[in-house]
Amino acid sequence: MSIHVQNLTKHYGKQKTLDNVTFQTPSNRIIGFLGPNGAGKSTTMKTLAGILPIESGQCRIDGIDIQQDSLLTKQNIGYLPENNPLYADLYVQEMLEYQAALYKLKHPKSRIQEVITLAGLENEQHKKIKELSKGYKQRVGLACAIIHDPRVLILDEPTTGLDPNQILEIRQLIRELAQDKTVLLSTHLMQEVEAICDEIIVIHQGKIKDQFMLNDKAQRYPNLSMEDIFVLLTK
Ligand SMILES: Nc1ncnc2c1ncn2[C@@H]1O[C@H](COP(=O)(O)OP(=O)(O)OP(=O)(O)O)[C@@H](O)[C@H]1O
Repeated sequence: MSIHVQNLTKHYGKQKTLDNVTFQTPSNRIIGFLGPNGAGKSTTMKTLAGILPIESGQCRIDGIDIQQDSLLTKQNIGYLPENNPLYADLYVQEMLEYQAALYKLKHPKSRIQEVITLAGLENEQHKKIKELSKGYKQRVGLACAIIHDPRVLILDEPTTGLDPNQILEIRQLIRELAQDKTVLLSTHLMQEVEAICDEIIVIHQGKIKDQFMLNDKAQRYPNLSMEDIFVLLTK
């Protein structure tokens, strides 16, 4: 499903956090959403996920305005928030049952088993969330985000705080989950972008600085690494 964001503007008090943010991207791409701390990535993602109300501007998922049909668009969006808030005292199964109930799934049991397999949680499914390693907590967060089989995934820093092995595992999982989805993923890891993204969007001080396909990087920014490009666009 495509994502269209048009002239999204948002203030927190007097601070203009998003300043006419505009971008669009077609279906089935992994888009790396990059920017320094405080650039406005999470604010944009929360707005797209329908968690923050739109102050001005428009967001469309597959052509549908998220304000006009918020229930329908929420059915199509899976969201993994930054810091992955989970209920630590719940068992993995219970957390997924809760999530399935929120989405009023018709066949929760079979879907829960499906996402446990998809997220590689088979061996950990009988543990409490607080007993899991950070990497497995992240898998639970991803399983929650995909429980309703959304076509768009919004992942806010999904690999932050993980060790290098877990980062590789979660990246691989995102790649697998992304096969029939559009994924908007924020990260501060430039290798991550090169490893899994098709397209890059850079935001700085609430403004979109550039959007390009990773394949076009060498032509657009000759001899520059992703890090160089990041610094160039955000200093
Ligand atoms: N609830 C809030 N109230 C006031 N200001 C906020 C709130 N949420 C975010 N901000 C401010 O809005 C700006 C953008 O924040 P946002 O979290 O969107 O940035 P980000 O690009 O996701 O940063 P990070 O990489 O650190 O997660 C920051 O200056 C932040 O302090």
